[in-house]
Amino acid sequence: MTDDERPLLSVRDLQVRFPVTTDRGKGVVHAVAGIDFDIHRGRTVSLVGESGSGKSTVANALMHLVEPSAGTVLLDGRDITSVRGKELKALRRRIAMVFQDPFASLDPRQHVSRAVEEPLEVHGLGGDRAGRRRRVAELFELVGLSGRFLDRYPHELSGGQRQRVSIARALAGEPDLIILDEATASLDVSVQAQIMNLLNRLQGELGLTYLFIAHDLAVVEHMSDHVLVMYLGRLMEDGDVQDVFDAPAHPYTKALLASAPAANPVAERRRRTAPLEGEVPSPLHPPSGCVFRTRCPWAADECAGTVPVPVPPPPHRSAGPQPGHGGRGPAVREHVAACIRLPEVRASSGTGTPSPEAPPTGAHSATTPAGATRSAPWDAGAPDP
Ligand SMILES: Nc1ncnc2c1ncn2[C@@H]1O[C@H](COP(=O)(O)OP(=O)(O)OP(=O)(O)O)[C@@H](O)[C@H]1O
Repeated sequence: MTDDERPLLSVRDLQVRFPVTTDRGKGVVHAVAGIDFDIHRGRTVSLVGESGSGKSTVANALMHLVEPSAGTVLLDGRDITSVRGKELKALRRRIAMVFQDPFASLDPRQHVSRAVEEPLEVHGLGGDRAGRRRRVAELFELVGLSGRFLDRYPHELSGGQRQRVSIARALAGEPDLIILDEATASLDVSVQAQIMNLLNRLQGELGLTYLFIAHDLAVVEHMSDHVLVMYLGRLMEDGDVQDVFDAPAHPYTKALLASAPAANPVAERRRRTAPLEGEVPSPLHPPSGCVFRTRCPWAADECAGTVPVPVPPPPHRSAGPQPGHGGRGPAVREHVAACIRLPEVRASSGTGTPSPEAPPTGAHSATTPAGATRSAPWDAGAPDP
């Protein structure tokens, strides 16, 4: 494998278990129950799934904020599964994280410039104090904040401005990978679009690689090259974003897309699929076999006895000749779904009653040529600074 082909991040059989104590005694939550994925340089891979599916735990395991219980994580070919001490400090430079709540990384008692200067100091970057101050000002400019914000306190900035500071902080160590955990979720729609456009611009300019975690499927579709669909700690479907959104193969993905709010263009395209019903089962006692079977309209007896492995879905009747055709650059992995009833699902509609599936309604605008900046179609105009 050449350096160009080698994934920046390669995750194999990642598992995270949390011992918990409940009224009924001790138990173990398999927050991440053995997942595989790759992220290639310059690309955006998204993790989607309902609350509690394990998305943040994956991110936290990559950052070593929680320890993986099993599995292997390679960063640029190097095993980072169980790093300690100096290696962990170096890793925290190579992987940066932006959280939903920018207050988490901003000290209310310090000027916001300190939040950006701190990683420079920790990693010995930017030279002396004056050099670091110059670098902080450059980073502010890069994220669209003028120098007048340097000596403000977090509460003096809007939510969007604070998130720009968090992004500048994440960029300070010149990381290989930036994990964006619901980074736009708490922002107003117009500010959300500005931050997405900023992230896309920075990716185009700096060749950044993102792991993007989000609930909003329209945002995921707009931001991603590749999407990973998680449920109860397992990957249900994995593929190029266009393949997965236009022709979802797994019953969970189909229902998740159909459950997006009515105004969301994603739901509109899948309107003939039944939305998700029922609650996510307790992670302490997940169903045997396929963990989605208790909510799945296609579930059959054999689903209880077989843990499905990811396999390519049968061709969709309106699918193009090439899998992975929608991403920027070459396909990174084929489209796969973990379901033993994929042919039956493909042949029928969302209710489980055999009927033709609604075809996808036209192209979407999530993808652009390699390196190009994508602009959110719902961008409301002027930036917030
Ligand atoms: N420290 C912990 N101790 C025990 N259980 C935990 C811990 N952290 C997470 N969990 C459990 O692990 C499972 C996955 O949680 P996680 O936060 O990763 O899901 P998520 O998909 O990111 O959800 P959300 O979208 O709500 O953030 C949940 O059942 C959660 O309750």
